[in-house]
Amino acid sequence: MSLTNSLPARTLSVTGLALRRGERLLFADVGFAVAPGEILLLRGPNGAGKTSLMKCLAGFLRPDAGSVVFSGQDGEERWEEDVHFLGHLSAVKGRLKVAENLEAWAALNGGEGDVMAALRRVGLASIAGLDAGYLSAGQTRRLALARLLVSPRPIWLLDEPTSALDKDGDRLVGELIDAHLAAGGLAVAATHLELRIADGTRVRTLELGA
Ligand SMILES: Nc1ncnc2c1ncn2[C@@H]1O[C@H](COP(=O)(O)OP(=O)(O)OP(=O)(O)O)[C@@H](O)[C@H]1O
Repeated sequence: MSLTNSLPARTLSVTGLALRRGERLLFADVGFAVAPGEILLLRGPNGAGKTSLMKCLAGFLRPDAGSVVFSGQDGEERWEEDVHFLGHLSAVKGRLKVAENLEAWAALNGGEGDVMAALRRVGLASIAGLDAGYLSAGQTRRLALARLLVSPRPIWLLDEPTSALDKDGDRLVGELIDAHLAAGGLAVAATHLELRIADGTRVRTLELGA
């Protein structure tokens, strides 16, 4: 089941990207393009700069050189409203119930999706009324994934999306990405593991060095 509707077409173009952190030049002259329906897999050893590059794409870090352009918006549309960034930290509010977390997220992000349907999709419906602070690491990750469903956006930036997940969770991430790409979205995923996405998916790979 896909909860996403047809998404507006966006293209991500990155040229000449360079980032220094402290004394170290993490990467330079990074360039790629990702079209609707495509996923870019970002690979590289620990410390290579994958998270830093994802943060540049999300606009949280300013690169030392180069540009990140999301094209395809109409006029006044703000690109931030097109992007979901799923980072290492799941930003779950422990004192809110599981469903309340998602409702709050949807309200903040203009989501029109069905909170309970999203919780069912990620396997958390039976604990919708539990304080989110009691969730396990994998359940917390599933709650973070549910956000992708309650406010559909064409660009997904996923940093280690399968971290802490069990085998079913791995499969879930693959299925969510498949549905997102099939709806015309694009994705960039930093991952050490093979994502369980459908055969025939248009995949690009970028390897960052240590
Ligand atoms: N604010 C900072 N100041 C200095 N160095 C930093 C800063 N933030 C990150 N770094 C360094 O930048 C490098 C790249 O970190 P980053 O988190 O992007 O790597 P990564 O490829 O995502 O690694 P991992 O696979 O372990 O998640 C690391 O060596 C890290 O110590």
